[in-house]
Order: sequence, then structure tokens, then C-alpha cells
Amino acid sequence: MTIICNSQPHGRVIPDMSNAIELTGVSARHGAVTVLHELTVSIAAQQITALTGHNGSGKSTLLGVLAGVHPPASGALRRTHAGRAALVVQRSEVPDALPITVRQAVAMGRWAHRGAWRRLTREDRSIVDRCMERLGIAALARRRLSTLSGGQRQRVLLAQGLAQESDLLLLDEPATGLDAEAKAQIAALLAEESARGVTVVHATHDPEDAASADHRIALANGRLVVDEAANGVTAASQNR
Ligand SMILES: Nc1ncnc2c1ncn2[C@@H]1O[C@H](COP(=O)(O)OP(=O)(O)OP(=O)(O)O)[C@@H](O)[C@H]1O
Repeated sequence: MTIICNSQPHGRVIPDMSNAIELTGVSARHGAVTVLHELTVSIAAQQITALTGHNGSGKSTLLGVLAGVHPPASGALRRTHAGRAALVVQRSEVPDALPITVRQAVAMGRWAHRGAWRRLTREDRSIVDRCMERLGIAALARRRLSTLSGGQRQRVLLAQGLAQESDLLLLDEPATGLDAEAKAQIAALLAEESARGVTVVHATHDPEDAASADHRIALANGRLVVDEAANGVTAASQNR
């Protein structure tokens, strides 16, 4: 497996305006089972990519690969984005009974910058406040996560992801379980992030969300079946 970072000797990243990540023949496994098969696909920088596919098609695994937390078994992965990815996992992966408050959970998004358990700076605190406001959860700041509804907890996870202020935001079904108004708010948030230069990739089962993205990637049984930009099909079934 090759991981290429597009950087100069002094560690400065050369900006590539077209793709944040390029995968070439990437496969990934869970244990002995291969669940992503030789994917060749690029993630357009500063755009919104929707990742679709049936349950078990490999969306979460691909997000893990893009985030750098699931090392590919083979293939090459080239990154041109500068920072560490912010990965917002599915709510079901986070224990509901974590004994922390909403504010503490959102503040964990700053750990990537400050390190765990370090005192937050004034700037960190204002970022945490702003992210809670953007997700409409400021009034819940002192509440324990365990006392929140599922949709409220989902907003906390999203606020935590935004608080990381990464230039690569990866979200696993961020609108699942949210009502129509909240879904529209999330869509607007992702558009705002993209407009300010963040590369956004989100897994979704919602055809409307997928249709409104700049770029669509569909998986079936761990294989690429659609790779479509808003301006037309860019690549497709070469890996079928
Ligand atoms: N920790 C794991 N150990 C073993 N197999 C796993 C693990 N996580 C996922 N898998 C398997 O990998 C395949 C891809 O799963 P993945 O979660 O990436 O799919 P998905 O498209 O995100 O599904 P969903 O829409 O249900 O979230 C599935 O066959 C799944 O059973």
C-alpha cells in the first residue's frame, strides 16, 4: 500500500485545487474479508461528495479509509488536503450513556488542536460556542448526553465535527433520524462549509441529498458503480 502526501521537502503542502484525495486500486478489509475492491476514485476538493449504496456496501469503510483511520490493504492513496480529517461517525457507534455534557462532547472536537484534557483557550471556547449555535444546541450545553433525544445527540456529533475546523469533513449518514427541518439545516451547513473551502464527503441513503451534491459516488458490494460529477459522468463501472 502506498500513501503519497503531496508535500515539499519542508513539509509545505502543495495545494491541488481539483482533488483532495485520489484512490487508485484501493482495497480494504475487515479481518480476512475484503469489503472494498480496487476502488479508483477521486474526491473533488472543496466540493460536496455524496456516498451512496445499500446497507453493507462499504460506505462507512470508505469513509474510514478517507479519514486515515482504516488503512487500505492494497492500492495507492494520494492526499492533497492539508489537515487531519474530521470524521463524524454514525450515532449508533457512540455510546448513548457517555457521562459527559453537550459542551464537553463538542469541546472534544478541539482535542485535535490542543490535545486531550488540555485547558481550552478562549478561541477554543468561542469555536465550541459557535458550533453549538450553528447546530441549535446552545441551550442544551449543560445537559448530559444521556438525557438527549437521538436527534439532539446527532446534532452534538455534528457540532463536534465542525469544531475540529478541518479542511476535510467526512460524515456518516449525518441526517439519519432527523426531522425535515433539521435535515434542511444540515444540508445548508454542509453547503456553507463547502463554500468556505472545506471538502465534504457524506454517506447518505437520501436520494435528494445525493442529487444535490456536486459529486456522487455509489458503491455496490464494495465496488464502485457510479462516479458522477454534477457536470456529467466522470467514470463508472471500471471496477465492477
Ligand atoms: N468491524 C467489522 N468487522 C467485520 N466486518 C465488518 C465490520 N464493519 C463492517 N463490516 C462489514 O463490511 C461490509 C461493509 O460495511 P460498511 O459498514 O462499510 O457498509 P455501509 O455501506 O456503511 O453500511 P450501512 O449503510 O449499513 O451503514 C459489510 O459487509 C459489513 O458487514
